[in-house]
This record gives sequence, structure tokens and C-alpha cells, in this order.
Amino acid sequence: MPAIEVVNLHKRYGDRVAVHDVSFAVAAGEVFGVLGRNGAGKTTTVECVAGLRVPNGGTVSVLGLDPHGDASRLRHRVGVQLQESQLPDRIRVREALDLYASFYRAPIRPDRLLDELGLGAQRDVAYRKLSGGQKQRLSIPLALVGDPEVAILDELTTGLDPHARQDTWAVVERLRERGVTVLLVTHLMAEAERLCDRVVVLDAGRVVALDTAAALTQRLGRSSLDDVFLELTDQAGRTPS
Ligand SMILES: Nc1ncnc2c1ncn2[C@@H]1O[C@H](COP(=O)(O)OP(=O)(O)OP(=O)(O)O)[C@@H](O)[C@H]1O
Repeated sequence: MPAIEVVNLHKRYGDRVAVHDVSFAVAAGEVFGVLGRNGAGKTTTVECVAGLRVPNGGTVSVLGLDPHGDASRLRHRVGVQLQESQLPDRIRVREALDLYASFYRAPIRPDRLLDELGLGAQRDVAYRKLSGGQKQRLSIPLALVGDPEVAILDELTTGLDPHARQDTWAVVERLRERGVTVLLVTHLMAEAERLCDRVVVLDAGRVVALDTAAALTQRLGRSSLDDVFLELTDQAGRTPS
């Protein structure tokens, strides 16, 4: 059984179709990348996988369960990091992590995660005093503190400096070593090449490619995933309808 299975997913916002027809399956322990231009439907897709949005058509299953209907059974097993985390201004970094840890049965030791992400020195700093990149970095341990079987990470290194990006990549590599299934939205082809076993490329709400980075570059006769991406998504101004 795949850890994540998306079949003919269709999602619209009012009249606007964000995801036309997307299917993919992610094996247990796989790090799976979701690539695509701005507006391609990546976040909508992963929000449906996370149970935060209800599809208008198709099916999604996570660990054999329905992410929306079985949300309470999946909450302990799935960690979600989205583009923006909402925390009270005054909460301190360590307090936020302790709070999130309290939601889970067997959380990871918060201090270890903070150190791994270079946030150890900020543990007593209030959320409102963190820089944008530090807030972004904090969203990662908040998603992982419950020691999830499936981690959903949306643009986890956007806005991070190169050191923080390396730290974050190392965290994802440790997730892989521990057999965690990772669904990773990214705009960084270097990130996808380094971390992802396979990638799906979305364009205007549809799948245009699904394979390993190496197979895609070879099949299209390109030297890098960047070139593959540009070729597969080269229709300027194309939007779903
Ligand atoms: N809450 C919403 N209400 C209405 N339309 C939305 C909403 N969220 C997304 N959309 C639209 O759905 C489409 C897909 O958006 P989505 O955020 O899934 O794309 P994305 O691939 O994650 O983009 P980005 O790379 O910019 O984050 C876009 O056309 C977007 O304008």
C-alpha cells in the first residue's frame, strides 16, 4: 500500500479550477517532490493530502485513511509544514515547540530539533521578534516534533540563507534515514535533485511529468532538472481554467 495515494484529484475555488486531474502515489519511506510554476496547483494538492481542503473530485488516501474524514486518526501520524505558521506574537520559541509537542503521544525532544535547525540560541525569543527566515525555520520543527510517519513540507527552504538551507536539507535526509515518507513542495531544482527520490511536475493543475530527476533529464536530453522544468512548463501566462 502506498503511504500517499492521489487519484484523479480535482479541486476548484468557485469557478476557478486549481487542480484539474492529478494522480500520483508515494511509497512508504519515499521523499517525493512536487514541482510547478506559481499557481500550478502544488499547495492546493498538498493541502488536500493534509486534509486541510476537501477535493471536489477524485480521492486522496494517506496511510490508508481519508485525510479529511479520518483527520483525528491521522493527526498523530502526519506532520504538516505550510507556507505560513500562525503563532501568538508573545510565545517564545521553546514554548511553541513544547505546546506542539504536548499534542502528540511520543514527541521528539524539542531541544534536539531546535539545535538541528540552528535555532538553539533563539529558544527564549518571542515569536514576534524572530526574523522572517527564523519564523520560517521554526515552522519545520513544529511540523516534525510529533515524530510523524508522513511529513508534508511546503516550500520549506524558501527565504532561508544557505546555512539554514543546508541544515534543513540535513533534517530531511535524517527523516529519510528514519523511513519517514516526505511530500515536499519546492521551487528549487537543486533541492529536488538532492532530496527527492522522484518528482511530479504540475502545470496548470495537471501532471506533466512524474519520475526520478535523473530519468527526466535523460529522457528529455537535458543536462539539469532546471532545464527539464523550463521545457515542461514553458507556456508563459498559462493558467488553469
Ligand atoms: N483560497 C483560494 N481561493 C481562490 N483561489 C485560490 C485559492 N488558493 C489558490 N487559488 C488559486 O488556485 C490556483 C493554484 O494555487 P496554488 O496555491 O495551489 O498554486 P501553487 O502551485 O502552490 O503556487 P505557488 O508556487 O505560487 O505557491 C491559482 O490559480 C490560485 O490563484
